[in-house]
Amino acid sequence: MIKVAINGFGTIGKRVADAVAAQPDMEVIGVSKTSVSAEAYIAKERGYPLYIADLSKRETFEKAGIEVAGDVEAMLKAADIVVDATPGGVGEKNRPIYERLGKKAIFQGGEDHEVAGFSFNAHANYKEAEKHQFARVVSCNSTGLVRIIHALDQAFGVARVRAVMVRRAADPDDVKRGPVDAIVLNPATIPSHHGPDVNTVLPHINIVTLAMIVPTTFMHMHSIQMDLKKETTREEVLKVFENHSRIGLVRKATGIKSNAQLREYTQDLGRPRTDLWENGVFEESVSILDGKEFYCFQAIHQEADVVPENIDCIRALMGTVKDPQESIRMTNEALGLVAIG
Ligand SMILES: NC(=O)C1=CN([C@@H]2O[C@H](COP(=O)(O)OP(=O)(O)OC[C@H]3O[C@@H](n4cnc5c(N)ncnc54)[C@H](O)[C@@H]3O)[C@@H](O)[C@H]2O)C=CC1
Ligand SMILES: O=C(OP(=O)(O)O)[C@H](O)COP(=O)(O)O
Repeated sequence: MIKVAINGFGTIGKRVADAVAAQPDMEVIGVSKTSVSAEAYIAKERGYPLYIADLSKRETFEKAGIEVAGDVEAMLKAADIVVDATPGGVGEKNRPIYERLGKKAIFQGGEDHEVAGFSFNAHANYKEAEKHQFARVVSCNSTGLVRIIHALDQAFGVARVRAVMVRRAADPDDVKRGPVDAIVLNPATIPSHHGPDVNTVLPHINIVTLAMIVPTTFMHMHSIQMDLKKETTREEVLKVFENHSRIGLVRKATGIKSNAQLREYTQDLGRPRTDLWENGVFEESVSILDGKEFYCFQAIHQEADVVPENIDCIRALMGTVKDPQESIRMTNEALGLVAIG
């Protein structure tokens, strides 16, 4: 069993912990929090040993009825690998500790590529991970872009990509963030960070991205255009998506044309936390013009799509499963991830 520590038990960390616990070849040896919060009670409820960054806060946790297993360093020493899901920028500060203890570590998309020196996506570059101590799972939007670009690049070749990201403003529990009544260019300059981020995994792709933030909390929406190298048809492209285990199709017959209806759907499917782990490509939007011009809309659930990628990244860095397809199959099966559509 691979012993996994989750440093930072927030939006991403709590999902990764549950996903690790569901795998047949991994166990959660501990999760960390900095302060008492609802998530600390969830860690207790799940039975995950809870470690804290600052042991002087032990009494505060224990007064709240939450047992503390030790400090973060003790957790790291007990682990084979750590998933760092602390807020963006904190992972960089944690890296020297992982280096000192000789631990493998996975960082998230809020960190720069340079923090790990290797950026990861299971379908695109799984086999390259084994020689690395550190990896970074690219951000939620970049993960969604890499999946769809890589799939079409493998099938038809991709000459160039132009994509616009309509980003959710905040996660559902993030009550302090906005905007409440604005569309914010994020950034006003072009490109947004997503194109260069895609290039950390797929360096040969010609891509330019633009992004803006709208006042919603659930899912980003992408408008994507790609020029393909080979002529194809809409039916062929749909087949590629149907055969990809992490690209789902929002079928026309469902009548779903928004993030809100898609959320209701994942909720009704009984997905944990309503998570859409796969890309949600809108079937009706998939179009091929003049044989080589591809268009689509896709929804990306920001809290969820990076979770299975973190699980595959654990196996890829540990070198325990050499075949990416086998790891992806194991991860999907343990999560109950059967792509919609
Ligand atoms: N929320 C999202 O939509 C997505 C976030 N990411 C990335 O994942 C990372 C984590 O983001 P979230 O889960 O949203 O953050 P979050 O704020 O929900 O959770 C971070 C957790 O880390 C804990 N923490 C803070 N400082 C710490 C420290 N020094 N040591 C240990 N724990 C500490 C906090 O108590 C909290 O539980 C970031 O790099 C972010 O950019 C990536 C994809 C999507
Ligand atoms: O990784 C994300 O977005 P990104 O792919 O646009 O960088 C997550 O939605 C976190 O974004 P945030 O920086 O708005 O919290």
